Order: sequence, then C-alpha cells, then structure tokens
Amino acid sequence: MEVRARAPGKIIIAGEHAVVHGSTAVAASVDLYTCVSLRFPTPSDNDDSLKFHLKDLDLEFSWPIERVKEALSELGSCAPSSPTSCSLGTMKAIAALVEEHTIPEANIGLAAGVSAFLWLYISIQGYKPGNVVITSELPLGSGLGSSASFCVALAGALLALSDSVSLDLSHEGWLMFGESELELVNKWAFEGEKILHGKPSGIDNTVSTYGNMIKFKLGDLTRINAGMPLKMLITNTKVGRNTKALVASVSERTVRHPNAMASVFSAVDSISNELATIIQSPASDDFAITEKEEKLEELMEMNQGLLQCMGVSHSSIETVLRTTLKYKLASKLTGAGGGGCVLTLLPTLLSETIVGRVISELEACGFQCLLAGIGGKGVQICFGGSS
Ligand SMILES: Nc1ncnc2c1ncn2[C@@H]1O[C@H](COP(=O)(O)OP(=O)(O)O)[C@@H](O)[C@H]1O
Ligand SMILES: C[C@@](O)(CCOP(=O)(O)O)CC(=O)O
Ligand SMILES: [Mg+2]
Repeated sequence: MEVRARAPGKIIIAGEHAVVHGSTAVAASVDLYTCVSLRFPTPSDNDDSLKFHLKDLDLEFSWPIERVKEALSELGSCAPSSPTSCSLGTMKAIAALVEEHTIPEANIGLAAGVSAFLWLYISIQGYKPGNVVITSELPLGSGLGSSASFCVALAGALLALSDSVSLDLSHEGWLMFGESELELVNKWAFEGEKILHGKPSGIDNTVSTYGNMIKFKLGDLTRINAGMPLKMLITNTKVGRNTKALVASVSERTVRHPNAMASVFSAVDSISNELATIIQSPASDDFAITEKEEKLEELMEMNQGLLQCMGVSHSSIETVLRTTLKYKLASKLTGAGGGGCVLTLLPTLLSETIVGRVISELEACGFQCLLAGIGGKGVQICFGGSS
C-alpha cells in the first residue's frame, strides 16, 4: 500500500514574528506543494531499512531499522494519537543518526528537516521499515513555509497509514481528512515545526493543514472568507536565511527592549485585525475594491516598517520595496524575512503591461517572481497510484 500526501505553502499577509509573541496574524495557503510518498516494503522485498529520499535534491538517507531502534529506544512507546514534543535527549540521538550521513555543505540546513522526519516517522509509525520520498514545489528557506508544508505532508502520510486514522482506502484521487484527523495532523506537524523553527507560533502548519485564508492568534484560527479579489506578486530575493535564527533574534531584541517591542507587537496586532476586517467585508464595485486595496496597501507598508523595527528586513528586501514603489505598489516581506520572499499587492485595475514591467525590473535585479494562487485547499492524501 502506498499513500501520498500533499500540503501547501503559505504567505503571511500580516503579522509574522509578532505572532510568535501573541499578536494576531493573517495568512493564506499558496498553491505550491510539498508531496510525500510513503510505502512499506512487502516481505518479498526483504528490506529492513528506513529510507528517506529527497528527490529534487537527489539525496538519499537509509538506516537499518535495528540501528534506529537502538538509537531511539525510548520512542517505542509513543502513541500516534497523542502528539508529544521531542525531548533534548531524543533530539541528540536523532542528530547522531543524521550525522551518519554526509549532507553537502550547501544543503546543511536540511539536517533539521531530516531530524524532523525521523522524529515524526518513529513517533507515528514506530520501528517499521519504510520508504519515504519527498518532492517540493516550494523554494526551501524563503518564507513560503516549506518547513511547515513538509511537516504537514509527512504527518498526513504517516497518520493516513496508522491505526489512529480510518480512511476510505478505495477512494480514487485526492481525499481530505475529517476535522478530528486534521487536528491530529496539525498537532504532529507543529511538533515537527518545533524542531525546525525552535519556537514556532503554529500559524504555518495550521494554514498548511486547513488551507484557505486564516486569522491566527495564540494557537486559535478563524477562517477568513475574502469579500474581494486578492492578487499578490511574490518576489523571491533568493537570499538564503534561516527562520530559527531570525525568530531567535527577534526574541533577543524583545529581551533587550521589552516595552518598545511590546508596543511594536501591539501595533502589529491592530494592523492584522484591521486588515482581516477589510478583506472580509464585501465590495460590490470597482470603486469599493480600490478603496479597500488602498487601505490594505497602507497597512502592508506599516507592517513592513514594524518588521524593520524587529530587525528582520534586508537590503535585498529594501530593493524590492524601492522597485515596486516606483510603480506606486506597496510591498512587505513575508515569512521570517532576512532575505526570502516579498509580497506586492497587485490592485485589480492594474494593467497587465505594468505588472509585466514590474516583474521584468525585479527579475533584472536577479530576483524571481511568481504569481501563485492563494487560499486553496489544505493537506490532502491519495492512496495507490492515481493522482
Ligand atoms: N522538502 C523538504 N525536504 C527536506 N527538508 C525540508 C523540505 N522543506 C523544508 N525543509 C526543511 O525546512 C527548512 C527551511 O525552513 P525555514 O527556515 O522555516 O524556511 P521556510 O519554512 O520559509 O521555507 C529547510 O532547511 C529544511 O531543513
Ligand atoms: C517568523 C514566523 O512568524 C513565520 C516564519 O515563516 P517561514 O518559516 O519563514 O516561512 C515564525 C512562526 O510564526 O513560527
Ligand atoms: Mg518555516
């Protein structure tokens, strides 16, 4: 039996970083996916190993299952229906298993992803030989939530073939989980994100699990139904960065300047709430849409200014801001910042010619532009070979 799971990436429209400190944030799924295929060997395969293949990167990892059992012996009693956090001791044992393989220096950030894989696999499936293949349409470490979509897709595939979840195995094509299963997938993915982000807010795994557009605060989500079209240009500066380090740097600044940072986080909370209200309120004609777009642009600019206060902007991000401003377009970083991706609101009445010019100018700077669909479905699974 083979199962595949796919989970979308995300954009954060307002509130990144501040959301880690309890502020409201607004996020939407993007139609770029991480896909996980999981298969257990049959007795005739005579294969007693756990294999993990990162197909796009052409990297393969394999451990004899007895070796995993010996290294992670205390994980045997885990229950897939009760997500738990990875202890420091287990993290060290997992790191030792990962170090048994050579990861190219250029991809060293992947070690955390391999650790999250081992943690989720053994916690949910125990010491069972298995074959896991990963492909991803998302740029890794760019602010589009590849880490969360990786954890959600993994948790989805692993739970789909566990005793904790009962699904219609004969269903053809992509299938959605029920509410209680989604909650379980989301909780396990959050545990994986902890390994990748250190202190995640949970917004990325939540939007990847449930899809749509959401407002998120302190672990609670509210679905947002957009009352207006929303088109965003995503510009990848291609400047690499690491979410865990950036989240930690904001926390350090908060320790140094607690009162000032509390005001920054409170301002972001107001921005996210106002932005969500504007997006949700219905707009009947072009005039009403334009009026709302202008307010959204102003809020995005204000949010960007506050992200600068948190110390997570970057010269490459500033270049995108300056370039889009020439066309009177508002932009802000999305995700952890420090490079990565920038969002630009594309007003409904903006001509295709201008969009083309903006994209050409950004690409001439060496950036990569994409127009992804936003607000689509969350995690889905598929049994057998059909798509
Ligand atoms: N498809 C994948 N395969 C393996 N690891 C992945 C994959 N996608 C994400 N990761 C892990 O997540 C890390 C990037 O996460 P992060 O720094 O949070 O940025 P983002 O979530 O914005 O892409 C990678 O360095 C890797 O460890
Ligand atoms: C900075 C943060 O708000 C979002 C990080 O997103 P990404 O990993 O850069 O895609 C962290 C979090 O909410 O866990
Ligand atoms: Mg991430």
